[in-house]
Amino acid sequence: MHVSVIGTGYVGATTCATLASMGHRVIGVDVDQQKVAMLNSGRLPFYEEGLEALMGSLITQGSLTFTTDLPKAVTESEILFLTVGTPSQSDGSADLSYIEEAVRQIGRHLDRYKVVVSKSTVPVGTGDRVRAILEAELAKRGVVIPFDVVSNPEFLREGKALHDALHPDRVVIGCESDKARAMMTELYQGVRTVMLYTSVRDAEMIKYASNAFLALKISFVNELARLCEKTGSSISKVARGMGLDSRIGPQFLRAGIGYGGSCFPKDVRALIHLGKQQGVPLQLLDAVTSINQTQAPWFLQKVETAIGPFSGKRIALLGLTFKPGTDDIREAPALAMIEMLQERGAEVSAFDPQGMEAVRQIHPQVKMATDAYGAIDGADAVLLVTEWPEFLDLDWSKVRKRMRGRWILDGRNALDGDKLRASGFAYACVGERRSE
Ligand SMILES: NC(=O)C1=CN([C@@H]2O[C@H](COP(=O)(O)OP(=O)(O)OC[C@H]3O[C@@H](n4cnc5c(N)ncnc54)[C@H](O)[C@@H]3O)[C@@H](O)[C@H]2O)C=CC1
Ligand SMILES: O=C(O)[C@H]1O[C@H](OP(=O)(O)OP(=O)(O)OC[C@H]2O[C@@H](n3ccc(=O)[nH]c3=O)[C@H](O)[C@@H]2O)[C@H](O)[C@@H](O)[C@@H]1O
Repeated sequence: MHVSVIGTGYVGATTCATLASMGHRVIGVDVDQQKVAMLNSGRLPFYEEGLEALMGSLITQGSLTFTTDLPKAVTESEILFLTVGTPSQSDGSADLSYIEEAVRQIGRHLDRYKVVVSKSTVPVGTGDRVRAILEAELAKRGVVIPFDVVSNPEFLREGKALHDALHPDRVVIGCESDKARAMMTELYQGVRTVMLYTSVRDAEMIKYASNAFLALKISFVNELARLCEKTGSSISKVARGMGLDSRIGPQFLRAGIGYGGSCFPKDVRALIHLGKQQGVPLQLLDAVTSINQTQAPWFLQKVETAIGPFSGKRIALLGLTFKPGTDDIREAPALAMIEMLQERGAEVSAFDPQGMEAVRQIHPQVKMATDAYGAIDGADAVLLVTEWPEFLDLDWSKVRKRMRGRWILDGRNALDGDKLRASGFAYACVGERRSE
């Protein structure tokens, strides 16, 4: 089938590559000329394992191209995906201006029946708004052209984008016309998974509900971790015991310094805003947010209790991105931690395999090292902020020699505490009373 994907960020670029690899002819459209030039030369503007190689081969085969020419892309496609950003506004609501602008553009150039699909995460009711904008644009042109609006939310995780897009747990298609349903079914026929057909409003809500529930699981274990430290229990063992119950499941129960990224924080805020708008306050999600916002400060308090006042201390951060496998630092807990450490007089050094360039723009005072050992040099304490695999396997005797102090504080419960203690370190993680 002939498909255009409007917006070539994380989701758009991944959607382009996965649809083209299923045999469709795909045009990726973006307003950013530099991004389009880069993509056309086979290079990704962000880091995502495996994606650049796949994209390169699809471009060479001719099944994938990128352009800024939206009118041409509209004319040449049967299905138009919207994958533009929907960032938070100051009141927490989703900013739909990128969606609206892209839809207006589509309306100006629609020439025959097409399906307009939102893959961006958008509040319930946006499908109706998309329909209204298209109708208004067609009315301005004085033409009647049929179209359908579909909601097909994306559930991929950064760092595992390609795998998740090629092997999704489910494909949700919110649509209210047989023709659009048949086209979406044909589009996804290469994917072996559950196809869930719903109304547009159900699909829009499924996306927010899924992200909010995952965020809730994380805040639940993080709050419980704080209690475990008082009761002498270990949150990792408690989470393991809980997760063995198939009704609970083991995933997203890893305690740490809180969730970050471009989606959980913003989507929870947008759902809370929608609740307020509808007169249904979502109290549970208010608590999820407040636990998350206080988790990194709570962890730093623990660090200060261990090593004494931060003033004049050298703190090394291992990891800056909101999770391993990505260069994305949007709402990464590291950013708030750097701010708090610097405010309290600490000198911060850091190393991250992918995130240093972006953090340097925001926090130029952080001393960025060329490797983990460089960041650790002379440190009073080392904080594991992002559990990149290379940090789990450091030469700890080398680390011990290069540090000034002996504290390792594991913000991701990812290191082997017993091994570190045996190597002469003082070690503390999240949700365990025992330290040193
Ligand atoms: N990043 C992720 O892991 C996931 C994101 N989502 C959702 O997908 C949507 C997109 O997210 P990202 O890919 O992270 O965003 P992004 O910010 O990485 O990319 C958005 C792209 O859209 C382009 N754009 C903006 N207006 C445009 C227009 N009128 N025409 C053409 N291009 C335009 C921008 O230049 C940018 O390249 C959001 O709603 C997000 O919540 C959903 C699942 C996963
Ligand atoms: O809508 C989105 O954008 C995406 O948001 C998340 O994906 P992502 O943000 O890429 O990453 P996750 O792996 O979900 O991690 C999010 C944050 O939660 C944290 N986390 C995750 C799991 C856990 O047990 N504990 C925990 O603290 C991670 O460190 C990270 O900061 C969802 O997992 C995807 O399904 C969804 O499509």
